[in-house]
Amino acid sequence: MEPNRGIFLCFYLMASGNWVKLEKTTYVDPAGNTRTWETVKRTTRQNNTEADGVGIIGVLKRTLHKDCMVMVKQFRPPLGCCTLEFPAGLIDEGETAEAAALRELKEETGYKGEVVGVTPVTCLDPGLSNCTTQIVLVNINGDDVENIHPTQELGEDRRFVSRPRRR
Ligand SMILES: Nc1nc(=O)[nH]c2c1ncn2[C@H]1C[C@H](O)[C@@H](COP(=O)(O)OP(=O)(O)O)O1
Repeated sequence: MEPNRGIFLCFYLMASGNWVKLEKTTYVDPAGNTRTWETVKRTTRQNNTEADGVGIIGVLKRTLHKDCMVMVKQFRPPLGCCTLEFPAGLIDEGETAEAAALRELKEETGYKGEVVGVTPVTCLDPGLSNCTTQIVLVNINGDDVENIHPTQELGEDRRFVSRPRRR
C-alpha cells in the first residue's frame, strides 16, 4: 500500500458490534472535493500493528512426494457455506505476523511450520474495508514426527463436518 493516507475529515459511527463496525468516512479526494464513503472496520486490530490478520501459504514438503499447498475447508457464516481457503487468522495482542501465522497454521491444520517469508501489509477489499493482511510463506517438514498425524484445533463453530451422502 502507498504511504499517502489521504485527508480524512471525520468518521461517523453508523453501527458497531463485537467484531466489526460500520463508519461513514468523510474525506477530501485528490481533486479537493469533500466526499463520504461507507467503511467496514474490524474492532479487533491490535496496537502497534498495521495488519489485522495473516494469510498463510503453507508448503508441505515430504521425501519422495511432490510439494503440496495446505488449505482448510471450514464453514463461513457470511457466505452460508463451506469454503476452501488458505489458513488465516487475526493477529493477537503483542504478536508478530510470523508468530500469528505459526499459531494459526497449528490451530487450523495441526501442522508445525517454519516461516520463510512475509509480505508487506496488503488490503484485499479496499473498496469495502480497511482490513489488512500480511501473507506469510511457511515451509512444513512433513517428515518431522510432529507432522505425521496433524490434528486440527478449530473451534466447533467453524469445523467442517462431512455428512453421509443421501441416497
Ligand atoms: N466478523 C466476525 N464476526 C464474528 O461474529 N466473529 C468473528 C468475526 N471475525 C472473527 N471472528 C471470531 C471467530 C473466531 O472465533 C475468532 C478468531 O478468528 P480467527 O481464526 O483469528 O480469524 P478467521 O480465520 O479470519 O476467522 O474470531
